[in-house]
Amino acid sequence: MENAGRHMAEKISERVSLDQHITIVIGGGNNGGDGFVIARCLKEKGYQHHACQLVPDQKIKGDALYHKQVYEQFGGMIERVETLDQLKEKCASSDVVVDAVLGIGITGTIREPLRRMIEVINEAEAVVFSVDIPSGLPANENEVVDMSVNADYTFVVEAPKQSAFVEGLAPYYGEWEVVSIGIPLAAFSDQKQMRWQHMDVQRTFPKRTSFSHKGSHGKGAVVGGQLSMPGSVALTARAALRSGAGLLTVATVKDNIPVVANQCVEAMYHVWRDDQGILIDDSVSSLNHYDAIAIGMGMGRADESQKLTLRIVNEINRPVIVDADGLYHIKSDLEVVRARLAPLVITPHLGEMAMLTETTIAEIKQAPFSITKQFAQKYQVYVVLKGKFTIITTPRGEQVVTDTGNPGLAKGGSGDVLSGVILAFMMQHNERLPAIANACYLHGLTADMSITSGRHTETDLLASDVIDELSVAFRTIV
Ligand SMILES: NC(=O)C1=CN([C@@H]2O[C@H](COP(=O)(O)OP(=O)(O)OC[C@H]3O[C@@H](n4cnc5c(N)ncnc54)[C@H](O)[C@@H]3O)[C@@H](O)[C@H]2O)[C@@H](O)CC1
Ligand SMILES: Nc1ncnc2c1ncn2[C@@H]1O[C@H](COP(=O)(O)OP(=O)(O)O)[C@@H](O)[C@H]1O
Ligand SMILES: [K+]
Repeated sequence: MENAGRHMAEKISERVSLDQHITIVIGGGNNGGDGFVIARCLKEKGYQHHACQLVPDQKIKGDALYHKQVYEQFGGMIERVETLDQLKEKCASSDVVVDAVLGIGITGTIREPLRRMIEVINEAEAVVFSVDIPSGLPANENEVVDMSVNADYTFVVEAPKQSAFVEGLAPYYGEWEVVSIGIPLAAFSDQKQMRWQHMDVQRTFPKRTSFSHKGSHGKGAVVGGQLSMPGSVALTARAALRSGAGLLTVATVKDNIPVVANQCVEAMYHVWRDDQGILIDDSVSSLNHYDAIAIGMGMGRADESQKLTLRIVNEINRPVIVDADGLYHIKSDLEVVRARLAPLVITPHLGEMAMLTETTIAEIKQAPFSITKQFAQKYQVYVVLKGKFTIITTPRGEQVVTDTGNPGLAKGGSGDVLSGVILAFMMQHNERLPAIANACYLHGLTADMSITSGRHTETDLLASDVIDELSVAFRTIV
């Protein structure tokens, strides 16, 4: 508690000047305990502040009571705030409110008077910093917001909670950052999530050796692109090449090859047999010569292509990435997926995940972690649930989140590019989770850097721009 509070006070002092007035609102549990430590540390730094206790004295116990007493011994004055008017007055005279009312220990609906006190905090004009979690917000997915502080900033203790990555709950955090107090992540319950960060990419990204040759970096294949959709395989192939694939073959229908080759001169081509522009079940075993295969992009949903997809999943003992229309095909026989022994990565967006799990998009948005975990474990696949927050789940149920990317990516083609990066990394990394997480992180980072650099806006950024800009993101890690 001392570490948590001290670090948070440090963070607050980086953002608040000494002439600004701070009110710390304190509740009855350990979250309130953090509040007493923060009050003491801010006093030590010379801030004008009020420490307002919103609950009766008998509610303050244990570590929180200890830190209350330390604050008082240090000359701190605690004001007992009982009425809404008292709280309104405090908030109105403050530039900053530090919200240490409720943390992750809440149960049931928020009781009075805290319920209305939270409303008062939300109505205040002061900037609100929440301690660990906005008071009242559930820590976990699959819960609804009863009453919550709407924070401007949140200092999350040690690791983010699931709610920081759930569409309906995340906005309450405002901007957030993790305050480390030196507890290993493993000590936390699964309410907390591992966010894949830049340092994780740097730690796991493979280095090329000077004696490496094209064979060392993987021989990949992209299978897809019916006659009416040549673009998607071109995007996947170009993204894979830009992401370091040693050799890359595009397997698509004959009439698409000049179009794709025009955009992707470094690739090789496999003329896939077609029936009126639709890929049909043929020469599947030739795919066993590749180190990894991506399938489904621009493939269309014809029965013949479905047969082909299921055969690849069934017969090819190399890592396979299934995206886009391929996901519709595997849904027709998920037992083939379950029976497969070699690694399979699926990359659904919310709609595709809803289709695969026979749920709705709304249900997935509410419980993205548990729904993907269930699916990944049941069918023994890697699931990349794409979106603003991308959740990557292994067949064993481990989960990491990447939160790079912006609405500039919310366009057709972005997913094809991501599949290409995943394909290339699967062939170059020794371990699969870092390969996939690095791909998702860098794909999003590329889009972010394209915007922040001013080269593109969220409006004009194209999937092909992301391919061209991958090098900017890669340069930050090599
Ligand atoms: N290892 C950790 O996870 C650490 C946690 N710390 C802090 O401890 C917090 C968790 O502390 P606690 O478990 O004591 O829980 P909280 O401080 O979140 O809440 C417990 C208090 O809230 C009241 N309460 C619960 N449900 C309520 C409801 N529905 N309506 C009104 N009041 C309600 C309880 O009566 C109790 O007084 C974290 O959020 C964090 O701020 C830090 O001190 C550092 C270490
Ligand atoms: N608002 C957003 N913020 C961050 N990333 C986003 C956003 N919208 C889309 N993306 C990313 O863009 C990609 C879109 O994939 P997908 O929906 O499959 O596109 P496509 O239709 O091109 O295949 C995913 O990697 C997703 O995470
Ligand atoms: K709080």
